[in-house]
Amino acid sequence: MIEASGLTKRYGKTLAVNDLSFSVAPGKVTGFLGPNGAGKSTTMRMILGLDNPTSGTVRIDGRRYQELKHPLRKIGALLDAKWVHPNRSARAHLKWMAVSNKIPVSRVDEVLDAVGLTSVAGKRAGGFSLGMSQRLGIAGALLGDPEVLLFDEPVNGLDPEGILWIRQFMHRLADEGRTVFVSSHLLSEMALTASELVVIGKGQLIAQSSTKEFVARATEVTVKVRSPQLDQLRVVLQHASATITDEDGGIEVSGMDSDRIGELAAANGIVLHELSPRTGSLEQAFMQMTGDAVEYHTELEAEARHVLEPTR
Ligand SMILES: Nc1ncnc2c1ncn2[C@@H]1O[C@H](COP(=O)(O)OP(=O)(O)OP(=O)(O)O)[C@@H](O)[C@H]1O
Repeated sequence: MIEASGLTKRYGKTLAVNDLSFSVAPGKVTGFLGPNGAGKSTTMRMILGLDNPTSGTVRIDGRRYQELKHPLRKIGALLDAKWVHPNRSARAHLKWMAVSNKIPVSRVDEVLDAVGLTSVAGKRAGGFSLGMSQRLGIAGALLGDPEVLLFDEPVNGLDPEGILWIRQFMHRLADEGRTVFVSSHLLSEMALTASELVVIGKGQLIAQSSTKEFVARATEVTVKVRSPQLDQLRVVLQHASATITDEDGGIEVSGMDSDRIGELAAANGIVLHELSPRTGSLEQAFMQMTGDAVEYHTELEAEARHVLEPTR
């Protein structure tokens, strides 16, 4: 469990993190989202004791990082995958980490196996691809068999296979009962990886909720309907105050859920060929919720926001 309370970090005039309170529970993957410069890395550094808060606290299972007796056995982190001596082999790098943190060296081969690097364990880490470096970074995070894991942008620059591997690996770690806190800019990937979210903007908390709730709250659910009696259905739905938009091969209905549409169709003897609720995407929800917290909008973002918020 990670618990931040009133966490604040000021760098000169910049308030990087501003009175931030949230908690990250075990047994789940929690995504940490925010626009560029929102304060995610600063928050992660404070969790790991690499930066001191200006005020407020962040605790790992009730203790500040500095109070942990064996920090690597409590919390593991992947912050920068390329943080490895390039001429050291993967195994030598992990052995050095294990020895300097009083972790049994026997653990090295276990974590190499867990991340699928056994066959290249003797090779120079400097020659590793980004995907292999990420795996080595994750192996390092797992070395102390910690209950809490932090990953900052673990899928950046990875190919689809690498991304899938990381997603499945995070789910496995959470299923083992660990606390998994992960930041990423790839929102479609986060929608698949994280069941919970902490969303920040300009250093402040915007939302903490399940991913499902976050998307449902910020976006409208519409229903795609196809019917051979579309004209008749249109009249029935409009009479019941639904909003209808024509689209290829059918209509999109808003302001009414799919159950009600199905009931009205049945009551009026109208055949339906399709009745599909459509929830918004995490991208849409994120832009809706963090719009005001983005300092510099690009033209593309402005255009997308215009499409998403046609009434404004
Ligand atoms: N060491 C530092 N000195 C001064 N300002 C800093 C320092 N570290 C971060 N900042 C500032 O604090 C704010 C938050 O930065 P941070 O890197 O934590 O954001 P982030 O959410 O991780 O961003 P990104 O997604 O772009 O990595 C930014 O305005 C940044 O310029």
